[in-house]
Amino acid sequence: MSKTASVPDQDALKRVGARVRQRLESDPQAYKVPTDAAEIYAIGDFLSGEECRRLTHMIDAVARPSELHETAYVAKFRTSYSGNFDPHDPFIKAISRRIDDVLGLPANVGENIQGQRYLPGQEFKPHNDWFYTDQEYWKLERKRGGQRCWTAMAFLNEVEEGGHTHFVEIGASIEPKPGVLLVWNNATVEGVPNEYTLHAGTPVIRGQKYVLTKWYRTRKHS
Ligand SMILES: O=C(O)CCC(=O)C(=O)O
Ligand SMILES: [Fe+2]
Repeated sequence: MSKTASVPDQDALKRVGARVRQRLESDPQAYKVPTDAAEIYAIGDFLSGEECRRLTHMIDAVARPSELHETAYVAKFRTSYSGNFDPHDPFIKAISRRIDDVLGLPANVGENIQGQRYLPGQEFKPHNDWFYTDQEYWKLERKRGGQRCWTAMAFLNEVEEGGHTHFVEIGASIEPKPGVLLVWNNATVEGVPNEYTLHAGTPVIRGQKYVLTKWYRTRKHS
Protein backbone atom coordinates (compact mmCIF):
# COMPACT_ATOMS: atom_id res chain seq x y z
CA MET A 1 0.00 0.00 0.00
CA SER A 2 1.48 3.40 -0.94
CA LYS A 3 2.21 5.92 1.77
CA THR A 4 -0.16 8.47 0.28
CA ALA A 5 -3.17 6.13 0.00
CA SER A 6 -5.61 6.73 2.79
CA VAL A 7 -6.01 3.82 5.16
CA PRO A 8 -9.35 3.82 6.98
CA ASP A 9 -8.91 4.18 10.75
CA GLN A 10 -5.12 4.39 10.46
CA ASP A 11 -4.66 6.89 13.29
CA ALA A 12 -6.90 4.88 15.59
CA LEU A 13 -5.12 1.63 14.69
CA LYS A 14 -1.80 3.24 15.47
CA ARG A 15 -3.01 4.65 18.77
CA VAL A 16 -4.69 1.45 19.95
CA GLY A 17 -1.63 -0.54 18.86
CA ALA A 18 0.64 1.59 21.00
CA ARG A 19 -1.67 1.51 23.98
CA VAL A 20 -2.04 -2.26 24.03
CA ARG A 21 1.64 -2.85 23.27
CA GLN A 22 2.62 -0.80 26.29
CA ARG A 23 0.21 -2.75 28.45
CA LEU A 24 1.44 -6.16 27.28
CA GLU A 25 5.10 -5.21 27.52
CA SER A 26 4.64 -4.53 31.22
CA ASP A 27 2.73 -7.76 31.82
CA PRO A 28 5.10 -10.42 33.21
CA GLN A 29 2.66 -13.14 32.08
CA ALA A 30 2.77 -12.08 28.42
CA TYR A 31 5.27 -13.93 26.24
CA LYS A 32 6.02 -12.29 22.88
CA VAL A 33 6.31 -14.62 19.92
CA PRO A 34 9.78 -13.87 18.54
CA THR A 35 9.16 -12.22 15.19
CA ASP A 36 9.50 -8.68 13.86
CA ALA A 37 6.68 -9.15 11.38
CA ALA A 38 3.76 -8.91 13.81
CA GLU A 39 2.94 -8.40 17.49
CA ILE A 40 1.73 -11.74 18.83
CA TYR A 41 1.68 -12.57 22.55
CA ALA A 42 0.71 -15.65 24.52
CA ILE A 43 -0.53 -15.50 28.08
CA GLY A 44 -0.37 -18.82 29.91
CA ASP A 45 -2.90 -19.94 32.52
CA PHE A 46 -5.31 -17.20 31.58
CA LEU A 47 -8.23 -19.53 32.20
CA SER A 48 -8.40 -22.27 34.83
CA GLY A 49 -9.17 -25.88 33.93
CA GLU A 50 -12.61 -25.49 35.43
CA GLU A 51 -13.33 -22.36 33.39
CA CYS A 52 -12.16 -24.12 30.23
CA ARG A 53 -14.48 -27.06 30.90
CA ARG A 54 -17.41 -24.81 31.58
CA LEU A 55 -16.79 -22.91 28.36
CA THR A 56 -16.50 -26.07 26.25
CA HIS A 57 -19.86 -27.25 27.59
CA MET A 58 -21.38 -23.88 26.75
CA ILE A 59 -19.98 -24.13 23.22
CA ASP A 60 -21.51 -27.59 22.83
CA ALA A 61 -24.85 -26.06 23.74
CA VAL A 62 -24.71 -23.21 21.21
CA ALA A 63 -22.50 -24.52 18.40
CA ARG A 64 -23.97 -24.66 14.94
CA PRO A 65 -22.41 -24.86 11.50
CA SER A 66 -20.59 -21.56 11.09
CA GLU A 67 -22.40 -20.52 7.92
CA LEU A 68 -25.80 -20.41 9.63
CA HIS A 69 -25.12 -17.12 11.28
CA GLU A 70 -22.14 -15.64 9.58
CA THR A 71 -21.51 -13.75 6.42
CA ALA A 72 -20.80 -15.86 3.35
CA TYR A 73 -17.40 -14.22 3.41
CA VAL A 74 -16.34 -15.88 6.64
CA ALA A 75 -18.21 -19.13 5.97
CA LYS A 76 -16.00 -19.74 2.96
CA PHE A 77 -12.96 -20.10 5.20
CA ARG A 78 -14.35 -21.79 8.24
CA THR A 79 -15.72 -25.29 8.49
CA SER A 80 -15.92 -25.41 12.29
CA TYR A 81 -19.02 -24.99 14.39
CA SER A 82 -19.41 -21.61 15.97
CA GLY A 83 -21.74 -19.96 18.40
CA ASN A 84 -22.22 -16.68 20.12
CA PHE A 85 -22.28 -16.93 23.88
CA ASP A 86 -25.02 -15.05 25.65
CA PRO A 87 -23.25 -11.71 26.24
CA HIS A 88 -25.42 -11.09 29.31
CA ASP A 89 -24.42 -14.32 31.03
CA PRO A 90 -22.49 -13.23 34.17
CA PHE A 91 -19.76 -15.84 33.64
CA ILE A 92 -19.22 -14.75 30.02
CA LYS A 93 -19.26 -11.10 31.08
CA ALA A 94 -16.54 -11.77 33.64
CA ILE A 95 -14.34 -13.61 31.11
CA SER A 96 -14.92 -10.85 28.61
CA ARG A 97 -13.85 -8.18 31.10
CA ARG A 98 -10.72 -10.13 31.98
CA ILE A 99 -9.74 -10.18 28.31
CA ASP A 100 -10.42 -6.42 28.04
CA ASP A 101 -8.21 -5.95 31.06
CA VAL A 102 -5.27 -7.92 29.63
CA LEU A 103 -5.33 -5.63 26.60
CA GLY A 104 -6.29 -2.52 28.56
CA LEU A 105 -9.17 -1.76 26.21
CA PRO A 106 -12.62 -0.46 27.12
CA ALA A 107 -15.52 -2.91 26.89
CA ASN A 108 -17.32 -0.83 24.28
CA VAL A 109 -14.79 -1.52 21.52
CA GLY A 110 -15.05 -5.29 21.91
CA GLU A 111 -17.24 -7.56 19.84
CA ASN A 112 -19.15 -10.34 21.58
CA ILE A 113 -17.11 -13.40 22.44
CA GLN A 114 -17.58 -16.27 20.00
CA GLY A 115 -17.07 -19.94 20.68
CA GLN A 116 -15.72 -22.38 18.13
CA ARG A 117 -15.62 -26.15 17.99
CA TYR A 118 -13.62 -28.07 15.40
CA LEU A 119 -14.19 -31.76 14.83
CA PRO A 120 -11.66 -33.94 12.96
CA GLY A 121 -11.18 -32.56 9.46
CA GLN A 122 -12.55 -29.14 10.34
CA GLU A 123 -10.41 -26.04 9.97
CA PHE A 124 -10.30 -22.30 9.50
CA LYS A 125 -8.43 -21.63 6.27
CA PRO A 126 -5.78 -18.86 6.09
CA HIS A 127 -7.46 -15.50 6.57
CA ASN A 128 -6.94 -12.08 8.08
CA ASP A 129 -9.16 -10.89 10.91
CA TRP A 130 -9.03 -7.31 9.62
CA PHE A 131 -11.64 -6.15 7.15
CA TYR A 132 -10.95 -5.60 3.48
CA THR A 133 -12.11 -2.04 3.09
CA ASP A 134 -12.74 -2.43 -0.65
CA GLN A 135 -15.46 -5.03 -0.03
CA GLU A 136 -19.19 -4.45 0.19
CA TYR A 137 -19.39 -5.50 3.89
CA TRP A 138 -17.06 -2.64 4.87
CA LYS A 139 -19.88 -0.13 4.30
CA LEU A 140 -21.63 -1.66 7.30
CA GLU A 141 -18.56 -2.43 9.43
CA ARG A 142 -17.19 1.08 8.97
CA LYS A 143 -20.29 2.42 10.67
CA ARG A 144 -20.35 -0.09 13.49
CA GLY A 145 -16.91 0.19 15.03
CA GLY A 146 -14.62 0.31 12.03
CA GLN A 147 -11.48 -1.70 11.49
CA ARG A 148 -10.50 -4.57 13.76
CA CYS A 149 -7.37 -3.87 15.77
CA TRP A 150 -6.56 -6.70 18.20
CA THR A 151 -7.70 -10.32 18.31
CA ALA A 152 -7.84 -12.35 21.51
CA MET A 153 -8.23 -16.11 21.30
CA ALA A 154 -8.21 -18.67 24.10
CA PHE A 155 -7.59 -22.39 23.73
CA LEU A 156 -9.98 -24.39 25.88
CA ASN A 157 -8.84 -27.99 25.60
CA GLU A 158 -6.07 -30.40 24.74
CA VAL A 159 -6.25 -31.49 21.09
CA GLU A 160 -4.88 -34.97 20.39
CA GLU A 161 -3.45 -33.98 17.01
CA GLY A 162 -3.66 -30.96 14.71
CA GLY A 163 -5.66 -27.80 15.29
CA HIS A 164 -2.75 -25.39 15.58
CA THR A 165 -3.05 -21.66 15.05
CA HIS A 166 -0.68 -21.18 12.17
CA PHE A 167 0.61 -17.76 11.16
CA VAL A 168 1.42 -18.83 7.65
CA GLU A 169 3.50 -15.83 6.55
CA ILE A 170 5.54 -15.75 9.74
CA GLY A 171 5.92 -19.49 10.03
CA ALA A 172 4.78 -19.64 13.64
CA SER A 173 2.55 -22.54 14.56
CA ILE A 174 0.97 -22.36 17.98
CA GLU A 175 -0.09 -25.59 19.57
CA PRO A 176 -3.40 -25.44 21.42
CA LYS A 177 -2.78 -25.54 25.19
CA PRO A 178 -5.80 -25.22 27.44
CA GLY A 179 -6.07 -21.92 29.27
CA VAL A 180 -3.63 -20.05 27.02
CA LEU A 181 -4.78 -16.69 25.68
CA LEU A 182 -3.23 -15.69 22.37
CA VAL A 183 -3.49 -12.02 21.40
CA TRP A 184 -2.23 -10.21 18.35
CA ASN A 185 -2.28 -6.84 16.71
CA ASN A 186 -3.88 -7.05 13.29
CA ALA A 187 -2.20 -3.81 12.28
CA THR A 188 1.38 -2.66 11.95
CA VAL A 189 3.00 -0.12 14.26
CA GLU A 190 2.07 2.49 11.61
CA GLY A 191 -1.60 1.54 11.81
CA VAL A 192 -1.92 -0.32 8.53
CA PRO A 193 -3.60 -3.76 8.35
CA ASN A 194 -0.72 -6.22 8.62
CA GLU A 195 -0.53 -8.82 5.84
CA TYR A 196 1.77 -10.91 8.00
CA THR A 197 -1.05 -11.65 10.41
CA LEU A 198 -2.51 -14.11 7.89
CA HIS A 199 -3.37 -17.16 9.99
CA ALA A 200 -5.22 -20.44 9.93
CA GLY A 201 -6.76 -22.88 12.34
CA THR A 202 -5.15 -26.01 10.86
CA PRO A 203 -7.34 -29.11 10.47
CA VAL A 204 -7.96 -31.12 13.59
CA ILE A 205 -6.60 -34.60 12.93
CA ARG A 206 -7.56 -36.40 16.13
CA GLY A 207 -9.77 -35.21 18.96
CA GLN A 208 -11.68 -31.93 19.02
CA LYS A 209 -10.66 -28.34 19.41
CA TYR A 210 -12.52 -25.67 21.37
CA VAL A 211 -11.58 -22.00 21.30
CA LEU A 212 -13.08 -18.66 22.10
CA THR A 213 -12.39 -15.54 20.10
CA LYS A 214 -12.91 -11.88 20.83
CA TRP A 215 -12.19 -9.23 18.23
CA TYR A 216 -11.71 -5.58 19.01
CA ARG A 217 -12.59 -2.56 16.90
CA THR A 218 -10.86 0.78 16.67
CA ARG A 219 -14.03 2.62 17.58
CA LYS A 220 -17.11 1.97 19.70
CA HIS A 221 -18.76 -1.23 18.47
CA SER A 222 -22.50 -1.47 18.06
O1 LIG B 1 -8.92 -21.71 15.64
C1 LIG B 1 -7.89 -21.08 15.41
O2 LIG B 1 -6.79 -21.51 15.73
C2 LIG B 1 -7.97 -19.78 14.69
C3 LIG B 1 -9.27 -19.06 14.90
C4 LIG B 1 -9.30 -17.77 14.18
O3 LIG B 1 -8.47 -17.46 13.40
C5 LIG B 1 -10.38 -16.80 14.44
O4 LIG B 1 -11.33 -17.14 15.17
O5 LIG B 1 -10.33 -15.70 13.87
FE1 LIG C 1 -8.78 -15.43 12.68
